[in-house]
Amino acid sequence: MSVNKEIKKITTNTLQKMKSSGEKISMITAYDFSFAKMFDAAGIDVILVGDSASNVMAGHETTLPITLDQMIYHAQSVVRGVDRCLVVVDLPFGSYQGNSREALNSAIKVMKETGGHAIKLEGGENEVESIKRIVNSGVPVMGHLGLTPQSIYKFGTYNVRAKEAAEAEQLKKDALLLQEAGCFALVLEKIPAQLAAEVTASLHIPTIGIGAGGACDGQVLVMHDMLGINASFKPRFLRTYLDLESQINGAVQQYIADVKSSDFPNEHEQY
Ligand SMILES: Nc1nc(=O)c2c([nH]1)NC[C@@H]1CN(c3ccc(C(=O)N[C@@H](CCC(=O)O)C(=O)O)cc3)CN21
Ligand SMILES: CC(C)C(=O)C(=O)O
Ligand SMILES: [Mg+2]
Repeated sequence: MSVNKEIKKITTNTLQKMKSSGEKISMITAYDFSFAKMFDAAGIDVILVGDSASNVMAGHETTLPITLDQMIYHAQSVVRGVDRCLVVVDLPFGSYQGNSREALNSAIKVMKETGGHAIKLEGGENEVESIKRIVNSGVPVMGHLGLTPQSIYKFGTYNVRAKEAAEAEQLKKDALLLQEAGCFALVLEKIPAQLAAEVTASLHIPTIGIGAGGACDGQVLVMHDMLGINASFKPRFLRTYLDLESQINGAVQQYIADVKSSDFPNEHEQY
């Protein structure tokens, strides 16, 4: 934690003001102290401790296996690296869908044990009661509509969502319900840009898109994807800003060669 009182911390109110003034919101995932510290220093607005940790940290096929305690471990590490960003923590599969009491307990556990600033959960209409209860307890909630990876086995694919009119209408309704329930922002994942634009215009809370086009009030990407650590993941919505996988491969190959050839360590690198 910083003792520098000059640092302007990002709050849910800041995000609301950014929507009003038209300043786009930048969000990225992080799962550990070191990366969170770099993203905070670079000026990112929001860090999401995503349940994508299940994929990129633990190597699972889906987000379903990660537990609440594992999410809490990642979130604790991220919060230690942050001075200024808003930290949002995903509630994992199975920690909130049972009933609103379970959802509230999970949200409170995250807030008590991590020092994070908000939670995110997936779903529309079905989650309204839980969201109201969590918001009423004083915990800010971010919603998540469209491609909701915790429901992958219900849908069977990671294809674009809400392409059909009926599904699009339901998503628009869900977005309004989540806003009414008290969400401070919504993630819109992998839906047509036109639909995301309509939803964004219909809400007074900000939308954060991933594969949802440029009209959203902000954008989010998984850190490994945008840094090029995850070269086999190439959905159309992804822009990569580094080719870290090949750079790390080169660095580690050079290290191996230096060890094998006894080039490392040299006389300046010993005592
Ligand atoms: N590394 C990573 N990045 C993510 O964006 C991410 C995760 N993990 N884990 C949780 C969810 C899952 N997400 C996903 C998963 C797949 C696609 C996707 O577009 N997949 C295919 C196309 C669809 C298909 O053919 O099934 C692709 O083109 O890669 C998008 C978002 C988003 N989240
Ligand atoms: C892709 C983002 C929105 C997410 O929920 C995650 O990383 O878990
Ligand atoms: Mg997630």
